[in-house]
Amino acid sequence: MEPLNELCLAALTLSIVFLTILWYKLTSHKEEPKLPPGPRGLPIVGFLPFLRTNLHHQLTELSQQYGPIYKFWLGSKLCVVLNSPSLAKEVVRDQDSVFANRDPPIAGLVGTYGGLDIGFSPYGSYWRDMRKVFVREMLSNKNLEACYSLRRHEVRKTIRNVHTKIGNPVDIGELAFVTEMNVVISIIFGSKFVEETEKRSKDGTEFRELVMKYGQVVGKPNISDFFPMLARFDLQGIKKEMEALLKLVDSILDPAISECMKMLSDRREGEIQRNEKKHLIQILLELMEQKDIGISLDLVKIKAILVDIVIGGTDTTITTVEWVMSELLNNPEIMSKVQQELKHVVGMNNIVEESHLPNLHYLDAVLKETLRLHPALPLLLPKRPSQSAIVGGYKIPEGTKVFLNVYAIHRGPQVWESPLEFQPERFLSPSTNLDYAGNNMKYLPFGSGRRICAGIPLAEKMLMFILGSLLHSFDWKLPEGEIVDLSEGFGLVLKKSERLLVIPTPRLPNFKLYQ
Ligand code: HEM
Repeated sequence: MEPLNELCLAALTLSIVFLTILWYKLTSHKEEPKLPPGPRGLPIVGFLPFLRTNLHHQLTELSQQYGPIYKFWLGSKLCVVLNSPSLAKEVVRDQDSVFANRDPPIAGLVGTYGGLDIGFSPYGSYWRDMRKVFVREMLSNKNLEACYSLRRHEVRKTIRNVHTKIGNPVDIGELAFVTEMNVVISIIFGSKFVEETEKRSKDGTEFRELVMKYGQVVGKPNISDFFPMLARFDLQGIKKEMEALLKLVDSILDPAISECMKMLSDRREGEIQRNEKKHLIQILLELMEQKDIGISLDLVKIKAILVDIVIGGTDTTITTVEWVMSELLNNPEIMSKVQQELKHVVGMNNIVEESHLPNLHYLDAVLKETLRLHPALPLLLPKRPSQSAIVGGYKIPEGTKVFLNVYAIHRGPQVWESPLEFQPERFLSPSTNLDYAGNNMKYLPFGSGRRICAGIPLAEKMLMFILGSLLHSFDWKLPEGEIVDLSEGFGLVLKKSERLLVIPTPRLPNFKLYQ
């Protein structure tokens, strides 16, 4: 071949290669997934000025306009909201390891000693170790069984207390709070500590206010989270507010932990070994001393775990008790069915024990239906993908704040029949897998995947035990002329906006059952 022809052939080949690459680039660029659609917002601040206090309501309304997946900007933060079971599956099943990361607000980080707890720590070996300690060492079946007497003691105390208020309005939230908090404190520190706390703050209001405030501050939209360069100014004072709350938390936890450490070191070896029922703090302090188990615990990490139980676990549980009681008062025929079941399973000459709980199927369905309509964390805890991902055909860049809108899924007309009606029966069919394990994407009150709630065994036991006991021991009615208020308040946890005040009357014939 002549050199000129060779040159032409080479040029032609090069041109073809170049054009092919160009064509590929152009067409493949066209196919690259886009960000989801969504409301426009304003320059710089994005959707921030349009945020309403009831975020889950607003995000559910937006899904009706923009579809099951949409985005908006809050300052420089891209947020994506997922509103359907199939999108939930993509995130918590198909790509769970990418979405198991959290996107904690600054207040959440401050309130957990820099994200050292389980709920806000990033997905990785630290979180895995802490969760293992929590689930296997602290809330194991064996441990929960071992501290039944503590739960029973506190629930019986509550029943006695209500019995002194017969005929007068009782604040259900306060009642549930005192019971749950005392249980939690006694399983962590022992019942002696509960007695001391009760002496200090007779009605528990000091604690209750702290827990409520903590939830509110973590849930408040914070400019610092959306404009990181403004974070050091703490314009709304939210960081400062949380630092003050954490000081209060410390003032409760520090002396309690010191006392336990002293008690443990004072005890003789043999006594510790003989004592099978260990308080949670003892388990944690012993793990801290064992250097060879591959988990390095220290006192701050221990406090961070306790914050998850004392603050995270309490607020969710008491709010759920309030919602169950509100729904039952609103649906007297369902209340009557629950009480019939209790009469049949427990008997009118008996009090509720935890051994009865597995047979209270209707009460269980009522609880599940309440958590469907009023999930304690309606947007779960927001996720943040550790790498760029595709969901529903759209691009979700690394670092996006992802809300899984369980509130919208639980109330979706495409997902549930008559979604706004309170119908516990839908949970009675054994063919559905509508439990708390997060396997059925249409029902996720405790989340799903690796970051599913770590406290389900305790939460379920406590909810069923408190509710069963209150509903078996008493009849409940609203004060004259009152109606049940089902409106929702503001905060991380989905609260009732109004307190629920109800009047108890004894239901059991034998006075001794209230002693
Ligand atoms: C009605 C009661 C409760 C409800 C509805 C509830 C719900 C939830 C939800 C929705 C999450 C986030 C899951 C996700 O993002 O996928 C969560 C996380 C968590 N919950 Fe609960 N919870 C309750 C009670 C409790 C209790 C009593 C405890 C402690 C004893 C607890 C400890 C935790 C912890 C440690 C996490 C973080 C898990 C992680 O990030 O790995 N919860 N909870």
